[in-house]
Amino acid sequence: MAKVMIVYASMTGNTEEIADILGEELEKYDIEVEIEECISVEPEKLLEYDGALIGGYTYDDGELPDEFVDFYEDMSDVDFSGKVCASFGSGDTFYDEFCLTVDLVEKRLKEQGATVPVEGLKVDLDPDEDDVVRAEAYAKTFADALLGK
Ligand SMILES: Cc1cc2nc3c(=O)[nH]c(=O)nc-3n(C[C@H](O)[C@H](O)[C@H](O)COP(=O)(O)O)c2cc1C
Repeated sequence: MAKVMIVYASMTGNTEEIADILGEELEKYDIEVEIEECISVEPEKLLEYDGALIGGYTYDDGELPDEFVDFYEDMSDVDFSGKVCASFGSGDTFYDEFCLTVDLVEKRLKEQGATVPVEGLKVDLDPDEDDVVRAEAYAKTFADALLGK
């Protein structure tokens, strides 16, 4: 059974909600899912999985969440070659740098050799019905790549 780790940073619960939706979707494809907060896990741990989804909200006009900085920086020490990975997160379209964390994580995953089959999923605040539909499509593309379909 393929195994995926979902790692997230969430202050008010929106990114956590997206993580949970994505986890439930991946389980529909018989993928084993583990969900962890970024403060509880090191990026190197992801090498024990076939793939990973990494998510975070954006703070302070385009900054990474404080609690996510160590995880993000330590990603630079890990070779993600052969791993299928993608990014996701919540932001607020009110800000110029909407969901910048999602872009930064996606860029770093690619720099570290990950296969990134789907563009980062950006959600405005908490996920609404349309976002759930987009999350389902994102999870399907990710699962197809992971399972080699
Ligand atoms: C002080 C502050 C600064 C923020 N800056 C940004 C930003 O630059 N870009 C963005 O997309 N969202 C920004 N946000 C919005 C949050 O990312 C948004 O509320 C998000 O849904 C929080 O996710 P969470 O519930 O997972 O913590 C900011 C929020 C606060 C309170």
